Amino acid sequence: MQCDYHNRGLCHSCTLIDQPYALQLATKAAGVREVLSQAGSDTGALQWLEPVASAESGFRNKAKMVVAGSVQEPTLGILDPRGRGVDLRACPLYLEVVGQALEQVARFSAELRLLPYNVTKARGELKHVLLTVSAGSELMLRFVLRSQRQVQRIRENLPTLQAALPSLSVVSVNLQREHKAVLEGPEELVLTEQDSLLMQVNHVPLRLRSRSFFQTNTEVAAALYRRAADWAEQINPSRVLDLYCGVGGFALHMVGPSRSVLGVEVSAEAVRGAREAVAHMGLGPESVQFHAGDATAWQQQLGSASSPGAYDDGGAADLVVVNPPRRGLGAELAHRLDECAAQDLIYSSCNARSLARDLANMPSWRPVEGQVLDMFPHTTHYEVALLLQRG
Ligand SMILES: C[S@@+](CC[C@H](N)C(=O)[O-])C[C@H]1O[C@@H](n2cnc3c(N)ncnc32)[C@H](O)[C@@H]1O
Repeated sequence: MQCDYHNRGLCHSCTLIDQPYALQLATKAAGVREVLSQAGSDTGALQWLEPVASAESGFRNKAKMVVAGSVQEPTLGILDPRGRGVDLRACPLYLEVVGQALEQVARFSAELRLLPYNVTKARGELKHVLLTVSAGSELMLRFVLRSQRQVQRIRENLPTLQAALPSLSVVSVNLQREHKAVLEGPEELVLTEQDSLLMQVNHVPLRLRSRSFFQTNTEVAAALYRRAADWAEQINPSRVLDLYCGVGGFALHMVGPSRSVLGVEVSAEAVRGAREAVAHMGLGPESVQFHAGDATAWQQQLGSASSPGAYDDGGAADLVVVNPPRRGLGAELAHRLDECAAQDLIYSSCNARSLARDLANMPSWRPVEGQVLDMFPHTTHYEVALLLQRG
């Protein structure tokens, strides 16, 4: 991929961009294998499947832009080491529609004279612009503001922006009142009638609300869910427990006849989206359910080999899927998984180091098949999916 911002030294985010893509992919896959084996994981029986490649450009479904510059000419991108804005609205990682939308958002911001937030002076209103695009090119836009002062003006002028961007379905304002380096705050005001974006992935109509997690690369996420669904088909479990389920990507790909699937996720907003997808798919509670809660606190649902009576209908899950944040599962949940009644486990991770730590706390599980999926080309990041069985 050629990137003008990189070539001009304006952006250094894509640290591997100068390597041929095939080499990036092979190096990442080798790196994951090495971390797992160096950490002492029992990888003797592990068969690695071909890594999943991504498109080299136009693959990112979300843009998280820092707003800087002036009222008349806002920059949407990053800050340089001196705190000045670097405009990256034509970044080739994004789908073309994202670049076009950012262009219109910058124009809208200038017309409304929204003052970009200045980190050094702690002055201004507009901090970030967050944009997500669905596979059908529908857009969800979030303005991150310091206060409520400009909300009414944005609301009143929204028709102008919607006229320029007909695919703009969801618009919200997030309030990040504090002067600290975090992307968004806890308050979200939705300005449009529609409050969620339809993210069709394979045959599953996922519903994404403003603050719910969604995998960055829709095409590779589709491959990840297909991989997990293929494993589930081979196992043919009666009960699946999907911990850290987000808006239900894994769970909803595993629904099947004579099977009950339960998803657990801490974000109530994501669970709401998952339940909407269930309704949209015409599925009943006997088939799939979602609960808002902490994954570790839900560990009782796993049952144990000696007393497997903890799942909703009196039996334990026989397949567990986990897809935790970068920090991993932690010792408590890993120990519980080690002792539970399930015979199969799928672990999808974006961090081989925390994965290796968790595996060390689950000595009764043995990885048997694995795949590296390149969610993040040109960077050192990746996703790795493992199928584990009892050792
Ligand atoms: C890597 S994302 C995976 C989401 C989902 N599996 C997917 O494919 O989109 C991790 C998810 O874990 C959720 N999460 C974080 N901490 C949690 C916790 N303690 N208990 C349950 N879910 C949690 C996050 O909100 C996020 O949705």
